[in-house]
Amino acid sequence: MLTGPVEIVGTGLIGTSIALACRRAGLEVLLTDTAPDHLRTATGLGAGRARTPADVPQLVVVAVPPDALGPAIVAALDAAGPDTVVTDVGSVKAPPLDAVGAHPSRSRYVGSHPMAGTEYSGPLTASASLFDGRPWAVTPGPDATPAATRTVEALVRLCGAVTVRLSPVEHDRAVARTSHVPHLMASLVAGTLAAAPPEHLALSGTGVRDVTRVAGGDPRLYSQIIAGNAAEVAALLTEVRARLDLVLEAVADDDRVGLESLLGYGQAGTRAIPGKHGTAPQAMEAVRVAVPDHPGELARLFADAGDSGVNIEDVRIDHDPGRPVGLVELDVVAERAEDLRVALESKGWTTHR
Ligand SMILES: NC(=O)c1ccc[n+]([C@@H]2O[C@H](COP(=O)([O-])OP(=O)(O)OC[C@H]3O[C@@H](n4cnc5c(N)ncnc54)[C@H](O)[C@@H]3O)[C@@H](O)[C@H]2O)c1
Ligand SMILES: O=C(O)C(=O)C[C@]1(C(=O)O)C=C[C@@H](O)C=C1
Repeated sequence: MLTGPVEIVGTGLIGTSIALACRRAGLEVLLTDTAPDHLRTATGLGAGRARTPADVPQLVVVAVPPDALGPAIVAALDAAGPDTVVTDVGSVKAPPLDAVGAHPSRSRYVGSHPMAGTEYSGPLTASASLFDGRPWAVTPGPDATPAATRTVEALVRLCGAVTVRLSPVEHDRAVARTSHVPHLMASLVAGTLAAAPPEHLALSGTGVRDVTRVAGGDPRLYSQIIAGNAAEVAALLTEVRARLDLVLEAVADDDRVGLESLLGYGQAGTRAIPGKHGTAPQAMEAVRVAVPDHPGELARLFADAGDSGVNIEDVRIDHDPGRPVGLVELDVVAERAEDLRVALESKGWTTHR
């Protein structure tokens, strides 16, 4: 059971979000950061108070950049009380376990990794609800005690996330596929836009935004993440390169059958991604609604959508160039999309079919 205090080392996006989720649950939170302005900001947001040497946390969560994780975890194990559990939230799990090595308190260290984040950094972008319904890997090493693992899993539940238990090695193989290579692909595509003529960029719709969003993340952070998982990332990139060569050949040869097969393989990949809360994948459909650019209109749309009883899984907002309206896309389970359209139209909204 998690009763606190919980110490957060690194009050950036992830650390402060965990701190806010712990405060929301009424736990005492102690904060540490090498950047005094981050510590001040996190404290000001109500994420907790600065740790003092007399404090003895029940759980320490290390949320510093990947290259700083090893020493910070070891320092937390050295400084903690005899029963304090230490976890970290780093995006790669084998290197921090290696850093703990043969530490005499290694049985109290259990690595973890929330599969939630944004392309922003720092405490000001934190949110207590960042982890709601998201997977959170828990990766005990061979010497971790079951009690330490249970404490970390209690943190995952408290943050509203869903535990996925994996070995550190299997985790790193998995995130090369679900996070690191997708990030690199997004960066390559986004890079073609960096020096593009403005008249090309004027044609940016939701498609290019969907494909490139994560590339907005801090290059210093992602270069550390990718370097920490180099072997797994390189193996998958080699597969992708082989497919890219096939795409080039199919395009050059006007090979429609080959192209269709490559695109179909990609479509199958999108369908393999599980739904929220780790449920089986469900076909989604976007309901497109024109929303006047006036204050209060979005709130009215969400209220009307709520009255329809159809659950909204995701939302995107785009602007209709040259018109004072926004285009809002509400992602819902495909079989309920028509119900939502009819309900919204009955309240005077214009939907795009
Ligand atoms: N950004 C994401 O989407 C995401 C998601 C899941 C996990 N992670 C992992 O979480 C960790 C933190 O990422 P973030 O996005 O919150 O970064 P961030 O830059 O927002 O925050 C990192 C914080 O750590 C502090 N810090 C740096 N070195 C420190 C040290 N030695 N001791 C104490 N504080 C120190 C920094 O001042 C900063 O406040 C990383 O290891 C990252 O791989 C990130
Ligand atoms: O949604 C985002 O913006 C993220 O970048 C989140 C994301 C991911 O790839 O899913 C990024 C890196 C982290 O290690 C975990 C989560």
